[in-house]
Amino acid sequence: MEDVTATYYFRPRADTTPEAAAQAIVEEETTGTWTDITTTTEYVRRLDGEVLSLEASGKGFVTRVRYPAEIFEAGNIPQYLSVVAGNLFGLARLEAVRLIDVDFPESLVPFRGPKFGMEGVRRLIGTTERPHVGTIIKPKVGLNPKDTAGVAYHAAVGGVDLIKDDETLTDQTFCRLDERLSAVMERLDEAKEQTGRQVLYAVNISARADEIVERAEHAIDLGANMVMIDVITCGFTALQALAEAQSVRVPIHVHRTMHAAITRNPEHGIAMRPIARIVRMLGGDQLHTGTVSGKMSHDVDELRGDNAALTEPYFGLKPTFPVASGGLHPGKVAAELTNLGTNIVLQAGGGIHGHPDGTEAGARAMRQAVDAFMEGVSADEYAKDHYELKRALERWGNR
Ligand SMILES: O=C(O)[C@@](O)(COP(=O)(O)O)[C@H](O)[C@H](O)COP(=O)(O)O
Ligand SMILES: [Mg+2]
Repeated sequence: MEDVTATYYFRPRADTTPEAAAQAIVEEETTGTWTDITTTTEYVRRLDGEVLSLEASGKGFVTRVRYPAEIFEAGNIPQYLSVVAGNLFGLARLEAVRLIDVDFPESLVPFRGPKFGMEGVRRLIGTTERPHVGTIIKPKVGLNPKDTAGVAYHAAVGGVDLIKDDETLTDQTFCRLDERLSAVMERLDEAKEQTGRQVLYAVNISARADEIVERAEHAIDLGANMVMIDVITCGFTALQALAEAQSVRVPIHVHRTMHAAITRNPEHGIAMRPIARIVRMLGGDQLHTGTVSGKMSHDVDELRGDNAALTEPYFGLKPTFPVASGGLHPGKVAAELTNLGTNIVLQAGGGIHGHPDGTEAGARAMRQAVDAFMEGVSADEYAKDHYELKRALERWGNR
C-alpha cells in the first residue's frame, strides 16, 4: 500500500539540528513523543514515519516525510489533518513550520469529489472556454432582501455568470435567507427572460455542521441553483456532508474566509495547496484561491500551483473551478488571465458595484474586459468603442 508524503518548510530552534527537527516532526505525528517510552512494541515500529529528504531553503529547510498509510483512517479528513497538520505546529524545537503540500495515495482518496466541477458549472452557464465573471453583492451586509435582489438583477442583466452572498451574510434579521433567496431568484428569472442567459446565485448557507445540509435542502426547495459555504469557519466535513448529500443537487461555491490566519505566513501554518486538494476531494465545485493583482496578499507561483491542484488529473475527480477574487476590476482582468489562464472565475464586488454608472455598467465592463482578452485586444483599445469599459478604466486605471 502506497504511503502518504508531506512536505514541510521549517526553521529549527538554535539548539536543534535540522535533522533532529525533521525527525521530531515525524515522531510527533506517528508513534513518538519527547522521550523514549517503555510501552512500545516491535509490531508498532511499522507505523513509524520517515524523513525522506531534507534540504536548505531560504532561512530554513524543506523536508519531505513519509507517513505509513496504515496510520490514516480512510475517508476521515479530520483524522488525516491531525497527522499531517497536527501537534507539529506547536513543537518548541521548531521556530516555525509550514505544511506546503501533501500527497495522499489513491487508497486514502475514497471521496467522490465535485458533483459538477468546472465542466459541470460551465454546462449550466453554457460556456466552454471563456472565464466566468462573478460578483459579490455589496455592501457585504445591510441591504434588505428587496434591494439585494435589485442589485442581483442589474448584475445579471449586465452580464455576470455568478452572483454570490458575501461571506458574512447568512440569515441575519435584516436580510432573512428565505426572503432574500426568493426575491433574488425572482429577479434572476426576470433577467433571464430579457437576456436568455442562466445566472447562478450562490446563497450562503454557512451554519452549524449538524444543520448545514438541512439549510441547503431548504434553500434548494426555495429555488436555489447554487449554495455557498465558508469552509474554514464551518469545517471541512461540513462541505463533505453537503457534497455527499444526494439531496444537494446544485453546485457548491467554497469561500475560504479565515484562511489567511493559517495560510498567509510563508514560514508558519498551512499553505493553500493542501486546503485546495482537500476541498476538491470533498466536493467543492468552485474555490477561492486568490489573485495576482488584487487587494489580498498573494504569491503568484504558489497560486498557479494551487489552481493546478484543483484542475490537474487527480484520481478521476472532477476539476474544481478556481475563483480569483478580491480587489478586482476590469483594468485587472488581463493581468489575471495572462497569469492564471481562462479556466477561472473572475469575481468582483467593488469592481462592479463601484462602477461610476452603477452595477449593470460595472458588469458590462467586466465582460467587455474579458471579451477584449479573448479577442487578443488590449483593454485600452477595446475601450475605444465599449463605453462601460472606458468608464471603468478612467475610474480605476488599467492595472
Ligand atoms: O469581501 C471581499 O473582500 C470579497 O467579497 C471580495 O470583494 P471585492 O471584490 O469588493 O474586493 C471576497 O470575500 C474576497 O475575495 C475573499 O478573498 P479571497 O478570494 O482571497 O479568499
Ligand atoms: Mg467577501
